Amino acid sequence: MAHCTRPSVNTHYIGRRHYHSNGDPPRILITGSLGQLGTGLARLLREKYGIENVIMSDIVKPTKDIVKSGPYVFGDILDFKCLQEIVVTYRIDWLVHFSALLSAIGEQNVPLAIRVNIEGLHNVMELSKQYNLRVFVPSTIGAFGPDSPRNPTPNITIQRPRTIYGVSKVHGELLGEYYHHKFGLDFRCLRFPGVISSDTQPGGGTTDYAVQIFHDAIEGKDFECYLKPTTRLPMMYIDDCLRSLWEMLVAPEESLRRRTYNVTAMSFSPEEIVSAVRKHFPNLSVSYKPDSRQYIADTWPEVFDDSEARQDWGWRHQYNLEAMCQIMFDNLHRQHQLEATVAR
Ligand SMILES: NC(=O)C1=CN([C@@H]2O[C@H](COP(=O)(O)OP(=O)(O)OC[C@H]3O[C@@H](n4cnc5c(N)ncnc54)[C@H](O)[C@@H]3O)[C@@H](O)[C@H]2O)C=CC1
Ligand SMILES: CC(=O)[C@H](N)C(=O)O
Repeated sequence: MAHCTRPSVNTHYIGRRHYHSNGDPPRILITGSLGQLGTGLARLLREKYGIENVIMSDIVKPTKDIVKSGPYVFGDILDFKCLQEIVVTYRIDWLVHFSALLSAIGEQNVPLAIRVNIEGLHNVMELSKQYNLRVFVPSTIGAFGPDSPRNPTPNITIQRPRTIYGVSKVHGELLGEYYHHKFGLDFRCLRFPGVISSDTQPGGGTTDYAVQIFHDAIEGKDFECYLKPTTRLPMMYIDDCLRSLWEMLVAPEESLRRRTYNVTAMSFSPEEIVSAVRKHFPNLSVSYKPDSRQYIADTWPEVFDDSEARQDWGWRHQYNLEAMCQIMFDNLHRQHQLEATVAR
């Protein structure tokens, strides 16, 4: 695997300070865990803290493999009592709150996005305060808007997003910081760029095209892109995203000058990822048909400035565009071979 920078320095000082004083690891609940980020995070945290200490939850019926992999419970973010019961029954210490409607799908059902992204977050904040949980809530490049500087977009700047997704995420950042200052809640938040992964399909965002291109290339399909060829957005490979999340979760209090940090790995446009993919699949056929997602992308950052995360808690990405293409095709080839073997 090609690395474009040295690995994070953070692991040197993480230690076991975040374990209980009797040596027990933290017990962690993940909401919305059957989406694009949740299964990978559960895998990573279970490797670190043990299978039984990481509880996956969602409102979706799980596959057999998920059930076999460790604890999974029904958890509706809109039902406070249901969440309370999980936290008490499983003696939860940390909560990673993934449940959300993403940018494109949120615009299609604004009332539901308000319920899930805003009311759901209120439940999570109150619950975390009541049970003294450390809580991680992801934000996004979508928390910025057309009035923000787009290249680069610093950690602190104007935030006037034009999607309900972005509005709900700014609300989450501010509410979390308010609970931190007012009640001492251990709130931690990273603003992620578009995340690219091979094991789960993305959930209805503006950056999904950058995942779709890999599937179309490997399946020999034509790739139709809903953004213009030159639309540049910040992006990150999932391993970097999940590692940044874990590093933020365990960062010592004294290293955090802020509760909300930008993190990123690269920025590219559709025409640039097409060139990178064509190094593996030279015959990939591509057409461009911009739709409503173009309006969203036009208001988002082009290049994300994550220098504060790099400075304060040692954030370093490992995957650039080339390294990400390589690992995506390696993973997808492996999955296709496995599926072919099972089908035989
Ligand atoms: N995937 C990405 O590129 C990025 C994701 N993020 C954030 O990371 C988090 C996770 O993202 P993804 O996994 O990509 O999202 P996703 O859309 O793939 O998954 C969201 C999950 O939330 C669940 N959900 C919906 N309504 C629910 C309810 N009432 N109760 C409980 N769960 C419910 C869904 O069933 C789904 O499994 C989100 O908060 C998202 O905003 C931030 C930036 C980039
Ligand atoms: C960048 C995000 O938050 C997400 N992938 C989306 O496009 O909505």
